[in-house]
Amino acid sequence: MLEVPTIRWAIIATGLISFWFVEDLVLSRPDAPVNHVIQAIGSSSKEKGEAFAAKHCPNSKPKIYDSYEAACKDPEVDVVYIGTPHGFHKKNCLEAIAHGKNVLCEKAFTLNAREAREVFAAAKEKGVYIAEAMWLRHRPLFKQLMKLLYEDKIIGDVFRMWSDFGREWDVPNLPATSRYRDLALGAGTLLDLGIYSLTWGITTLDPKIPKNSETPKILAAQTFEVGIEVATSIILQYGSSGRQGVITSTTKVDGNPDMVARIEGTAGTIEVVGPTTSDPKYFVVYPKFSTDAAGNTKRGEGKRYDFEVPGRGYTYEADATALDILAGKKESDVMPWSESIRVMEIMDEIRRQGGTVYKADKE
Ligand SMILES: NC(=O)C1=CN([C@@H]2O[C@H](COP(=O)(O)OP(=O)(O)OC[C@H]3O[C@@H](n4cnc5c(N)ncnc54)[C@H](OP(=O)(O)O)[C@@H]3O)[C@@H](O)[C@H]2O)C=CC1
Ligand SMILES: O=C1OC[C@@H](O)[C@H](O)[C@H]1O
Repeated sequence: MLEVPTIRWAIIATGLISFWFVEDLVLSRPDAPVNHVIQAIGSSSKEKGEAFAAKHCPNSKPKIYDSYEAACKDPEVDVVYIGTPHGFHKKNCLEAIAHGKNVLCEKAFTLNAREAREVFAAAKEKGVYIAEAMWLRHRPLFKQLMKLLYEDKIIGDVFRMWSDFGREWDVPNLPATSRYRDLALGAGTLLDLGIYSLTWGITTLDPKIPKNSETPKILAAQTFEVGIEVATSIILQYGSSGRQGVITSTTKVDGNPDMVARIEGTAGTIEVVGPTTSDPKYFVVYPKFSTDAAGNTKRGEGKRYDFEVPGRGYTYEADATALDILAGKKESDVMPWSESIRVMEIMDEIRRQGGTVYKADKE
């Protein structure tokens, strides 16, 4: 078997995403380019940390800490993964950076662009790696789609796209402490769900992502219940090409899994399919509609591109992060600092137009 390098992770928080991520890290993969070791777990309580390790990485022997800072201090940790709610990302990132640790932090990277800039400035000063865990951009499906759109021009000139992320959650009846209900934690659909539909928009409409991306004109509206945003609709318009995107997210209804995103071009259409907008499984490239002699519009046969992923699909961002760090890089080419800041700036503008205000916006 080929010798591969090892990277040692500290996992901060023991919620839903931390267990999804860790179960993928410890998957047995004969072709894995890196050996991922769960070195430490930091949680609000030692019992939670122990239960998490026993359930989600039973063959690992992590050190369990009852604080995030203690896990960040562990000298045997190479990289800290942050899986706390959005409202804590800035604080947790700064703490890890202060202890000289590399960081992979969940989306949304922070609550606003100002916080993101502060975190990247600290990482730059300390000379550590940091990246936003926007796993969608690391998926082979996404990379293949971008190649077909802009290298192969498989649907001609892209003109328009649409993407929605809907999950039916009864926000008004959730406990006030839930991250979906508490503004201090970043509640609202935009930072949690809309960030994915927005990602489909600002990538499929822009061939120059991520380094030379164009910031589109934005028109946005948001709807609120119990003071929390439960629906966001956005129109994106690109000045250089006139391309348009319609981006939506909501916690009022579940989205249609057959329609994660639809991208339209002068020579055809691509439809992306998956159980959620964050987790695409395949896409179909359709030729242009045709009209028969009777005047009926018909859709031609599509070509389907399937993508099997190991586990839940988090190995791609995990491997990329590890390889970047082992190569001495400070930023991800897939999700560079400038791109995380740009996404936060776009979401700041959407919230400015829509009316969501976080306390952090006033600091
Ligand atoms: N990439 C992806 O596919 C996904 C990403 N996410 C992102 O991951 C982050 C966390 O989401 P998720 O795992 O669903 O959240 P959960 O509520 O399931 O877990 C969050 C964890 O953070 C810790 N925490 C610390 N303070 C608080 C607090 N005041 N309230 C709640 N939790 C707290 C807790 O861990 P402990 O007690 O151990 O310290 C808790 O278990 C978010 O940024 C979200 O956007 C979420 C789902 C999927
Ligand atoms: O990132 C996410 O994807 C799946 C959703 O259910 C979750 O709320 C969100 O944080």
